[in-house]
Amino acid sequence: MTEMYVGSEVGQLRQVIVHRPGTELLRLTPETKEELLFDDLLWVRRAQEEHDQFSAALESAGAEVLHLDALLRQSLAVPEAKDFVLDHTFDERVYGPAAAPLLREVAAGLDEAALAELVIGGLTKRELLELTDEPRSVVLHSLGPDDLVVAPLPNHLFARDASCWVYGGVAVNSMQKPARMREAVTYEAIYRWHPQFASAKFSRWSDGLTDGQATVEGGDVLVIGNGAVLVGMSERTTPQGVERLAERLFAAGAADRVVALDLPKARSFMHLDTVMTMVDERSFIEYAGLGELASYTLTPRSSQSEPAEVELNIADHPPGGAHRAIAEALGLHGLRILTAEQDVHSAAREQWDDGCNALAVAPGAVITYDRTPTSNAFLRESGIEVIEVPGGELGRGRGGPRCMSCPTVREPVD
Ligand SMILES: NC(=O)NCCC[C@H](N)C(=O)O
Repeated sequence: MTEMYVGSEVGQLRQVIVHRPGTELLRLTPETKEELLFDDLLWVRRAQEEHDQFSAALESAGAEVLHLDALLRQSLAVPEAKDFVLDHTFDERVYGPAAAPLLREVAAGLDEAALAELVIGGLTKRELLELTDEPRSVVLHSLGPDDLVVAPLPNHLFARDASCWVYGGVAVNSMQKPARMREAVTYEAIYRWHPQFASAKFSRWSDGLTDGQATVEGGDVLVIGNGAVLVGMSERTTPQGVERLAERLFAAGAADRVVALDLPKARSFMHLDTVMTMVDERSFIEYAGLGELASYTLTPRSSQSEPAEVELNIADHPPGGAHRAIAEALGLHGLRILTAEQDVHSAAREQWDDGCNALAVAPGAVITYDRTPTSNAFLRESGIEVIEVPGGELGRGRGGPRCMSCPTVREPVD
């Protein structure tokens, strides 16, 4: 039995969840792409080929690659998991009281593969009518024949965000954008009922499903090691979410320091890992336009009234103090910050194309997209091994190799 444990951001990667793009990406149209958080439509076949190369690079680097759709399919064979997914997919508030139970019944009649495909890929009215007669429902009746009844989940491609493993446990995240909220249902079902996870011992850093309150997304959470976690307070992750995560980690003794960075709230900076990722034990690649950020260090203190509980100690650092706070959390004298020298326009373009979204597979070895040559060359000059994968299509969803991976087993570093 594999023990689920993510001990660092850069230690040898042993096991990782990814999602190869499928039907859900075929649902993107010029009208729906924005709501579904994509900047462009993808040429799906090419995106799949690129993703296959990404998976192959992970395997060559020594990681076992788990595919999210297979995990979901296998989980749905467990009756409780199937009920859970059906209950949380066919919500009366979304489909109305007339259609919700009928849709649930139709979906319940599907086999595991077809149900997993429906949950991730969505369903149009025309596809529904191949499965059943049109139910009497104002909601369904008012849809056009090719309108989507069940929304797809194209951002499962970015496996990093809806759940994240931090030391000996996992958080299934409260997602900020409506288009991504149901992704948490997939992960919850897998972690509770998939045989590989159900038989493993790990802690939970979240309450289960939430509705966009106290949001945290995995792209903002860096397990930097030495019992420390670095979190971005971004467009997606709230200070409330950070405090709740810190409290749980501290209460379990899984971490003893959380450094929170106050990021600009903008799509181009949507998560911390779009502007800053760790590439070896003391080095981070960082976007030149990040600026001087305010930051906080959270540490535990025993509660006066309830000695068994922890309270949060919060120290705030002035803008410019973040690197020192991170170094201190790591027990280092200083960090090596890697920022390629380039004009402001190229720097902004490379950041937009995920040049700072490196995924470490071992200390000093990272996977990046090929579309960010200046950042890649600079990393190499700095002694980092760079494994390039094609990102021409995948990058159109605004996420790079780190965003596309959810490590479940990673070695700690000293
Ligand atoms: N960690 C990440 O930065 N993930 C990228 C998420 C991209 C996705 N289209 C989103 O807007 O949520």
